[in-house]
Amino acid sequence: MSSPSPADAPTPRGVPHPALVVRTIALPTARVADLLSLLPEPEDAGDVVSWVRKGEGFVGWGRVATFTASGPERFEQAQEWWRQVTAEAIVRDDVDEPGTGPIAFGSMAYSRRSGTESVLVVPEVVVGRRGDLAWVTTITTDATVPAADEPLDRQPAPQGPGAVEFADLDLAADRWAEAVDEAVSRINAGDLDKVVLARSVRATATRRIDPRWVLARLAYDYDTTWVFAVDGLVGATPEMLVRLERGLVTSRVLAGTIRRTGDDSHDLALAGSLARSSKDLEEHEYAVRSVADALAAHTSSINVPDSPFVLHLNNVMHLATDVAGVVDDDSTSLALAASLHPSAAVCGTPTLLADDVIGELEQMDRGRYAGPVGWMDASGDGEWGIALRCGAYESARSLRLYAGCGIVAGSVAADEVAESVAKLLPMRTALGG
Ligand SMILES: C=C(O[C@@H]1C=C(C(=O)O)C=C[C@H]1O)C(=O)O
Repeated sequence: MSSPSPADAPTPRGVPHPALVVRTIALPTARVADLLSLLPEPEDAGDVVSWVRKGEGFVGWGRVATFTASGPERFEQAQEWWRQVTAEAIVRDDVDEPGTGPIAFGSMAYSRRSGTESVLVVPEVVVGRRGDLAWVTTITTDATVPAADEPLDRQPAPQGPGAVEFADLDLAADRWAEAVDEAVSRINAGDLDKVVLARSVRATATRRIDPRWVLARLAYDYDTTWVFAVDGLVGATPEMLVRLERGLVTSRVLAGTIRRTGDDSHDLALAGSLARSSKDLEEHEYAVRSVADALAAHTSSINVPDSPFVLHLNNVMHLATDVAGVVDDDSTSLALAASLHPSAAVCGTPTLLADDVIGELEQMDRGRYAGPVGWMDASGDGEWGIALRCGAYESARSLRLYAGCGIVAGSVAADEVAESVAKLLPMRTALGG
């Protein structure tokens, strides 16, 4: 997708006037030893931003600009807004690395039909860390504000949410199992090859749910995931839809799952059986194909490994494939995310048919679950994960959690219910005790 020329592009609403004033200064890495601990207590959970993995990435707070859109054009509109915001911004960037200078964090609705808006947020303060570099970016609309000198102190530990209750939403587990059976019959009848069905659960706490509490626990328990928060969507995704950095594009595709037992030697044997399971390999192959085909249109060379590896998380293990390529057009990371979404990891094969079956059988609006979530800088470089293992704030004390499973010809409903329970575990544990 190339951006429309400025002459014919409509002005997207919400371009800030006066223009953004952006300053990035380097910091000693010792000052950002633990990114998440720097987040101040938010008045509104939606004002916390996080994209953190293994101590690197970003945290942000405050809001200097927000863009929202819905419908089939949401990606293009978000991209055009960001193009205009960054074109007008006044920038001083002493670090000049991917993610420094102007940066937006985004969370896109899964469906063009969703009633939930897709969002791009530009925080007032972003602290970043990458290897032995650390920095702070401050963003204002007032050129007279002095250069970044935000206090970057470790904040007092967040309070827990108290007792938390969980309740099925939309389809209860037994009705969802019937939907899985129905999907398997349609696959066996030859209507489609794969469809990903999701369900949702509401978590209600006795006290307000501080997103920093959830993020810290997710980061501790799931250190190979990207721990994210954007506009009230909070989670820990193991799946990187697309990363674009200086022309190199990479994607981590996951599909094919087995639950962990907690017994290491048994789990190792399970990992071996996952790697040989024809049902899971088939499910995985559909997802890899959908990503590789979509990336092929934007790349001059693309590397797709012949067989997947097994990614170990605390709750589950997944078949995983890392795809890489060299981009040969001017696509931004968000444009690439748009062309990859929805991959067969969260939708199915063939895409349009699977999407219709999802609409019919799931009986819910996925909102921003299973949509791209991540960040983009002024050059278009960025990272967009798939919003999995997450919850969306419904109020200060309640979150709607989601989990989905890929259904193929060999799927068994009871196993899929158990898999969905395992996929809900990261958020349930992060909220609990
Ligand atoms: C849809 C989810 O996960 C996706 C489905 C998977 C599967 O069915 O094996 C594995 C990883 C993800 O691509 C989810 O976690 O909600």
